[in-house]
Amino acid sequence: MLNAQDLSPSIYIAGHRGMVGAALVRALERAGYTQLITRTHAELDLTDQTAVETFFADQRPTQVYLAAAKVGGIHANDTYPAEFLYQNLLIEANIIQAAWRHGVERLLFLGSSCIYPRLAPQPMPETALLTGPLEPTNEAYAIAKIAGIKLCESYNRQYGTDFRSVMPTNLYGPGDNFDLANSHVLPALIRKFHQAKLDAAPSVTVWGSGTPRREFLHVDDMAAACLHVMDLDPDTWRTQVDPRCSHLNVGTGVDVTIAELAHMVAEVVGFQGQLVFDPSKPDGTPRKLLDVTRLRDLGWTAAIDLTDGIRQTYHWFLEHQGQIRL
Ligand SMILES: NC(=O)c1ccc[n+]([C@@H]2O[C@H](COP(=O)([O-])OP(=O)(O)OC[C@H]3O[C@@H](n4cnc5c(N)ncnc54)[C@H](OP(=O)(O)O)[C@@H]3O)[C@@H](O)[C@H]2O)c1
Ligand SMILES: C[C@@H]1O[C@H](OP(=O)(O)OP(=O)(O)OC[C@H]2O[C@@H](n3cnc4c(=O)[nH]c(N)nc43)[C@H](O)[C@@H]2O)[C@@H](O)[C@H](O)[C@@H]1O
Repeated sequence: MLNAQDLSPSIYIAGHRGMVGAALVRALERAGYTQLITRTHAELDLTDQTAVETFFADQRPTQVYLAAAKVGGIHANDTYPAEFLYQNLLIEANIIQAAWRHGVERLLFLGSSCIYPRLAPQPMPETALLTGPLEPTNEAYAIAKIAGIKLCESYNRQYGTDFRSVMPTNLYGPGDNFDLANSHVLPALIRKFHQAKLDAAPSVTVWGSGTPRREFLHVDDMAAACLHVMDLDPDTWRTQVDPRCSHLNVGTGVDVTIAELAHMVAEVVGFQGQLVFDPSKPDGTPRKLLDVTRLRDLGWTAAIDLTDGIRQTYHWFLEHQGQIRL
């Protein structure tokens, strides 16, 4: 007689200690999945093909969430393009190859909204992929992510696998990276305004002009979207997610200027000084709002309001001062 544990798929979450990976573990546990497989970076370096192959041969997971990657904000991407391209190509290629060789039934690859052309029509539909030049500051990372989409698509076409891709917009939330040089804008602003409040500083410097627009999705919404896409039956995926653009945008469908975001974060943190914009820092893509109608038509929309999400993230930041990535 099979018990519930026998029927529950064994699920490998690659990058489980990261912001998205940790949110995926929370969501999967809440959904009642019990056979979760994880390995830390120290236990399994995903750029090591032999180690990844050995791990998959040994563990033989039923499903894989590919949330491991070298990740960073505009400065990190602009500064370390070789690392972003090399490491992310190796991670995705090693996992996708091993997943095929060892019979993984379903895999979800996480890309990024930076895969679209710098000046793509807004909001950006999935069909905008490969229709124009990329944003220079994160071109290396974008090419790695586009390769990940094409790996999934190619393995599905040649080997009949069920490897799916989602393209998240800018994410934030508990477990984010708050390092001032290499993080994304929202956690960086939380940390800057928090420190300025403690120091009674007269102003906080915001990079760039403040005019670029960005869309921000809370990581718990992202995890919910990942489970929703993973649970779509194969026929729905094959018929409704056209094989020619085998990925789905995941976002809120709403964006704000960086200046508006800065004012929102300052208000949540309680900083009352001035904002100083530093035009010597890059703005990056002027706008990258995702068209999220396809995922909406497949039954999922974001739930967490940006102001509430920033407030929750700031409280998490305050409660985890000793443990967070600074
Ligand atoms: N954050 C965003 O705004 C955003 C937006 C769009 C898409 N995404 C995508 O979402 C996914 C997760 O991003 P995230 O924000 O959760 O990033 P994150 O917090 O930096 O987590 C990435 C995880 O991958 C692990 N990792 C990196 N290189 C590894 C390696 N060679 N071997 C084993 N593990 C490795 C990291 O472990 P260590 O820290 O121990 O190295 C970390 O646990 C990524 O695919 C990213 O491209 C993120
Ligand atoms: C989702 C990620 O988007 C990333 O692009 P992108 O949104 O410009 O990355 P962010 O680093 O979030 O920057 C977004 C905007 O915020 C401005 N900004 C203002 N102050 C700050 C600050 O203190 N720190 C940071 N980091 N930005 C700041 C930054 O100049 C840029 O215009 C890509 O580089 C990644 O590859 C990934 O795709």
